Order: sequence, then structure tokens, then C-alpha cells
Amino acid sequence: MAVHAVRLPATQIHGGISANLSQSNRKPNAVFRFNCDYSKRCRYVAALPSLREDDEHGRDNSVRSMELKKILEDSPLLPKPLSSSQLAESESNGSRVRVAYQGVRGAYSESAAQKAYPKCEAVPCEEFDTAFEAVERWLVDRAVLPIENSLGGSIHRNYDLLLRHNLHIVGEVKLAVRHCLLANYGVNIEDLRRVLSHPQALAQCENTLTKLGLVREAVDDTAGAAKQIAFEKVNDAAAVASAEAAKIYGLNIVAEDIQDDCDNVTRFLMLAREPIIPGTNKLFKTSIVFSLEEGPGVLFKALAVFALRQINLTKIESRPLRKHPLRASGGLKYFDYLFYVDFEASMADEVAQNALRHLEEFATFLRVLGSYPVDTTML
Ligand SMILES: O=C(O)C(=O)C[C@]1(C(=O)O)C=C[C@@H](O)C=C1
Repeated sequence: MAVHAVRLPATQIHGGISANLSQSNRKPNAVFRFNCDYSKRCRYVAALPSLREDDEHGRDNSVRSMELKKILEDSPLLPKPLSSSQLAESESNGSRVRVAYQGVRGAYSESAAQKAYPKCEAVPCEEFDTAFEAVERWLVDRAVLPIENSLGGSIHRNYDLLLRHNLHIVGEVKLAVRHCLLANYGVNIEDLRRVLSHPQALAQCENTLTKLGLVREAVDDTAGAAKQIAFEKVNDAAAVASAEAAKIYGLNIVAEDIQDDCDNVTRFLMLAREPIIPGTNKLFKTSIVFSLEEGPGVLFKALAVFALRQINLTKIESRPLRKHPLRASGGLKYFDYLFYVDFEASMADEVAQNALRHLEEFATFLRVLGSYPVDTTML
């Protein structure tokens, strides 16, 4: 068993995090952990004979202590002291980082977590909120959550949670999503009446599912749907999920690439307790959220602060301002909104700082959610 800085009941360490997070909100003692079995180490050290003046072969103490040192250094059971190069490496590949994602094993979000932090320990969470809280309470180091999809659009829940929680966006990762139709072995496509999946996944396969005439049933995540089909051994239903989920839950792929467009990409956000220091050495993006007074042209004016400075906007999303969703004016009621904007510039760029200073002059609220490197990988 790995030694974890945050002690959780075994079910939480191995089985993911459920919605009840009240058990632990302590900070860990150390950020880095060693993958070493300490109980084995104690047994190993105790088994070593104690140092005497000389041993049965007549070797003196200094020779023996060198041998001992070598044994201890070479032992795979003992942790090696961390070196600076290891620290730098673990930061770049995410090793030893615990990353929360929503769903069960085999979910696309798990693949996104692994793409973002290649050697991380991916920790499944029941809900999006749980993943946010797990980071806030130091149960994990990061969360990787979907924010938008090229076919299905925005994942509104996560926009709302970004504002409700105090995490920072430290990166983004784009994942090509290729859906399969999974059923139990022996079940043919003609036997199917129902299909289970995450609502986003069902929406991304709208055309295929309509052609097949299947009744949609929404569940928490794609891999959860696959798990349910396998565990309940149903023969009239299939799951929309990944080929990876088929392997994990022992299902048969009855149809491949069933998404409505071959370019089906989901963008995920990497979230952390602390922001990263924005740079100018690569392409950066900044995400902000703001609200405005009601009135003609106010949104036009807000977006002009970027246009005037040649700053490219990559996303704009509006969400109801939950605590004050309606505003009364002149006997009429207006909806009140929050605007989420992503723009292509780093907060280290003076031009971006000027744009936000300008926006601040008339925005009723403004928060920078993060300034982070753009995911430029080709999909
Ligand atoms: O259900 C999953 O596998 C997820 O990771 C969730 C999710 C989403 O929320 O959009 C992620 C990627 C796909 O777009 C479909 C579903």
C-alpha cells in the first residue's frame, strides 16, 4: 500500500471519493509522498544483524557498515532521498500528484486527468462538487473537469461551480472523444431497446441513437453506464462509452465511432488551490468572470476592452446570477447574468492587465479564474 499524506478510510483511498467529505479537512504534512511500504521496511531493518566489533568472517566494523549502507541504498523497499531533478520531473509529468475526476474508472475524465498529469494517481469522485471539495480540503492535489464539448456545448454545472468554489484554473487539456455502443456478449444491435450514458455523451450521439430508435436513460458518467450494463447483465440495453470502458467491464463493442461528428473534442480544466505564475514564454489563455449593470450596449463596451487591444476571445458564456437572478427596473423584470470569457493573453502581458483595468472601471464584479498555458496538442 502506498503511504499517503492524507489519511483516508481505505474505501476512500482505493474506491474514490464519495459526496460525504466531512471526514477529513486536514492539511497534509508533506506535499510529496513516497511509494514505499514502511511496514516491510521496518521488518527488513529489524532483520539486519546488529553491528559487532567484527563478524564471523572476521571483517571489521567499517567494511560492514559500508556493506550495510550499500544494502540500504539499493533496497527497493526503502525510499530514496528526493533530488532536485526528481522534483522538477514530478512537477512536469504529474507523478505523485493525486487528481480528482468525476465518474468511475474508464470515464473520459479519467483519460483527461492522465493526459494532464501523465503519472498521476487519478481519484474517482461521484459528483463535480465532490472533486472541487476534494481539492479544497487537501484530499487531492488537483481536479480535472470537463467544461465544454465541440458538439454538446458548455458543461454549465462546472461554470457555476468555478464561481462557487475558490480554486484556480492552472491548465487545460483537450481530449478527442470517440464513443462506442457497448453491450453484453451475445446481445446484438437489433436486440437493443434502451441506451444508458452521460447526458453529454447521449447528446453527442443524437443522430445514431435516433436512427436506432433507442430510449435514452441518463446516468452520471459513460463508464458508470457500462458498469451498470455489465453488472445487471441486461440484454435489451447498451451503454455509450469508451473502448477502454468495454475492456474494464468486459463488454462487447457493438458499434464504434457513433458520435455525430468525427471531430468530437471535450475541453477539460485543470484546477488547483494555488494559481500558477503566468508566463510569456508560450501561448497563454486567461479565464475571467464578470457582471455588468443593465443598459444598452454594456456588453458591447465590455467586449470592446479586448477588441481595442487586439486580444482574441476564445469563449464567452453567460449564466444566471444565482443570488440575484432578476432585477426590477421601470416596472419590468430583467434577468441578471454573469459573463465568463476566455481570452488569448497571459496576465503577465501588460495589454491584458490594461484590458482588465479598463473592464474593472464599469463591471459590477470581476474575478480572474486563471491564466494558464493553452493546450496546443494536435488531436
Ligand atoms: O462520462 C464521462 O465519461 C465523462 O468523463 C463526462 C463527460 C462530460 O461531462 O462531458 C466527458 C467527456 C465527454 O464529453 C462525455 C462526458
